[in-house]
Amino acid sequence: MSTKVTVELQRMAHAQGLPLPAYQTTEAAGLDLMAAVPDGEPVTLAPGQYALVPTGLAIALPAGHEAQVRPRSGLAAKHGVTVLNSPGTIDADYRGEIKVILINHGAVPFVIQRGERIAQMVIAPVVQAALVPVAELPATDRAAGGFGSTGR
Ligand SMILES: O=c1ccn([C@H]2C[C@H](O)[C@@H](COP(=O)(O)OP(=O)(O)OP(=O)(O)O)O2)c(=O)[nH]1
Repeated sequence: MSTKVTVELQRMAHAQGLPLPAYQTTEAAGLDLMAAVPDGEPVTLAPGQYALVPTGLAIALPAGHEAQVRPRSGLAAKHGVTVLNSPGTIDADYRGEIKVILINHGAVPFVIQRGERIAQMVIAPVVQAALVPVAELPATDRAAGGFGSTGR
């Protein structure tokens, strides 16, 4: 069973009336995020266009956690619509509105209505690094091999 952390959530005025983000199945990893665009004023993404879409939500994550804003595969597979900066990072000390940078890679305009589920948010633990500058790094078999060095 997945572990649960408590996340305080504030719904801004323009999110009133929208359902709370919810896990769609028992073991779903992501909470669906909904577009808090004005009713009757959908946002249209022309092919190749991107926009910052409001969710009307702000959260307080427990220290040591982040929220990742990820695409919904259905929107990607059916419409070519995805999250431009995926995964977007919501820091634990961020108190502003969560926004989703959506891009339309599809061939036709994509219309975002109020309440449309546009992305999903995954809560994850964070490890911060204590950086230690050194003259040389420990040797490995791989060394600097990368970017296809093992073949296709
Ligand atoms: O898809 C995203 C990505 C970020 N944010 C918010 C939460 C995050 O904590 C803050 C800063 O994000 P990030 O660090 O990615 O942006 P930046 O361009 O480095 O801005 P900053 O200088 O404010 O950190 O913006 C979103 O609402 N949606």
